[in-house]
Amino acid sequence: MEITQTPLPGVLLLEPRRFGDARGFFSESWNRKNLEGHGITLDFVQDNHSMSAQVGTLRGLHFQSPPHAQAKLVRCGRGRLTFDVAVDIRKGSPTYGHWFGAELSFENGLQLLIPAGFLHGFITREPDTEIIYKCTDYYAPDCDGAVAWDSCGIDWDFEGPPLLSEKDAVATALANFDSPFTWDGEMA
Ligand SMILES: Cc1cn([C@H]2C[C@H](O)[C@@H](COP(=O)(O)OP(=O)(O)O[C@H]3O[C@H](C)C(=O)[C@H](O)[C@H]3O)O2)c(=O)[nH]c1=O
Repeated sequence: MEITQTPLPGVLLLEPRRFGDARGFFSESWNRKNLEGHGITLDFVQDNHSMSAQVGTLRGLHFQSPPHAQAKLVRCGRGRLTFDVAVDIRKGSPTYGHWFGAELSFENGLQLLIPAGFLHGFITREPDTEIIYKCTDYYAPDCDGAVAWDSCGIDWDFEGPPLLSEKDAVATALANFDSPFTWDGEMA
């Protein structure tokens, strides 16, 4: 497992090893020991899987507020996400409002680790793109929140309007958003 730091402390890019042979490949998509060796312990309790049929489907920018904040480990099962994006929304964080995006695809097998206190969103670049991600807390609709996809200065590099859910089309702009997260002075 290759682990790469990103400009956002706590947001990591992971590359599990793929064992290729004449049949295809095998890969351990998650092994708790890989991150524990780096001092990171994550107790995932829920796996999510979504499929977006249309190119340019944009889901985000979402979070769950405390006490049900979620860290997420995101990968692309089929197709291509560019980008999968994390935005720091921890009040007092030196990187508050900063974003990082990575291309996640079936081809590259990359995974993005997004700590609690960050927004998550993505846009798809191929039809029928599937995203699979692990979460450290259960779905809590009352804690579900969204920030407008076009209010964080993210360069989505996409021509034309994305396909949005009704919820995402009316989400609050970051400038008007009162984050429920506070930076604790530590790495995420
Ligand atoms: C997130 C979630 C949703 N649902 C139900 C609620 C709705 O009836 C339906 C679709 O939910 P939503 O439109 O919020 O799905 P997405 O727009 O893909 O939202 C997700 O996309 C972004 C990128 C995320 O990181 C979050 O996990 C999540 O917010 O699934 C559940 O039953 N359990 C869940 O954990």
